[in-house]
Amino acid sequence: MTQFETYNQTMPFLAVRKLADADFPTRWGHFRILGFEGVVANPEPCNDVTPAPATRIESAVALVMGDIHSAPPIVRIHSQCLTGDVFHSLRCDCHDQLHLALRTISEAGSGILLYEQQEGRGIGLMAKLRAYELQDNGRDTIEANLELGYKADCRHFELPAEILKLLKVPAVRLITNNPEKVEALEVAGVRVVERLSAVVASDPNSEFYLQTKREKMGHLVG
Ligand SMILES: Nc1nc2c(ncn2[C@@H]2O[C@H](COP(=O)(O)OP(=O)(O)OP(=O)(O)O)[C@@H](O)[C@H]2O)c(=O)[nH]1
Ligand SMILES: [Zn+2]
Repeated sequence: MTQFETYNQTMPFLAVRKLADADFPTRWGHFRILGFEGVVANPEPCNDVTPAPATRIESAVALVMGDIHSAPPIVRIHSQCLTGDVFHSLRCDCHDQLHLALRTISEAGSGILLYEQQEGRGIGLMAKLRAYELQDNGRDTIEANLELGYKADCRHFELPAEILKLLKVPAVRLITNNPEKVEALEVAGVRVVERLSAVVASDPNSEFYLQTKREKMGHLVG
């Protein structure tokens, strides 16, 4: 059974609201930058030591370019990766994927980049750095998460789905290699009419990371 078949929507949002909407010029062209906040009811705990609170507030940013309503727009759901997105780490493919998405939207003249603050697949920055240490000693990304007491992947994708609904976008062309994102949107009622590959040039430093995604997480990475 693949992750695509097993995705569960377990964390209903009590409320999602737009907090900000501003002009946003970038080297890829002109966007609007929107800030969103969602309140999750009964969030699942991500590790076996910290109990989950009754509710949790999550936030995400949307970069919106052009006309997103006359046809299903290109959409990228990007999970925060400080090390890749900001510092151009070669341990993962996040930086190149972020740029691929922005370039693709720019070339199309329209689209949405949803940037979710789910650092380290939701385990947080400090735990991700500790996971790096374990990977330096031979563990893969999943083994490292589990050894630290976390789930292999603590993310869920309800917030981006709810943001798309707020933006009145019922169908999308999604840039991803992760079938779970496709399934999550479909479960939440946003149709994925096309999946666009997010495969980027590989680097020797990220080979093991990509191999784990392909072999253990079902990602469509070549
Ligand atoms: N726990 C952990 N998270 C990592 C590590 N390297 C990158 N990440 C996080 O992984 C997330 C990106 O997930 P990926 O599995 O690379 O890709 P994806 O978003 O599921 O799928 P795509 O849409 O195809 O990019 C970001 O939140 C990164 O911070 C790592 O070594 N350990
Ligand atoms: Zn990364």
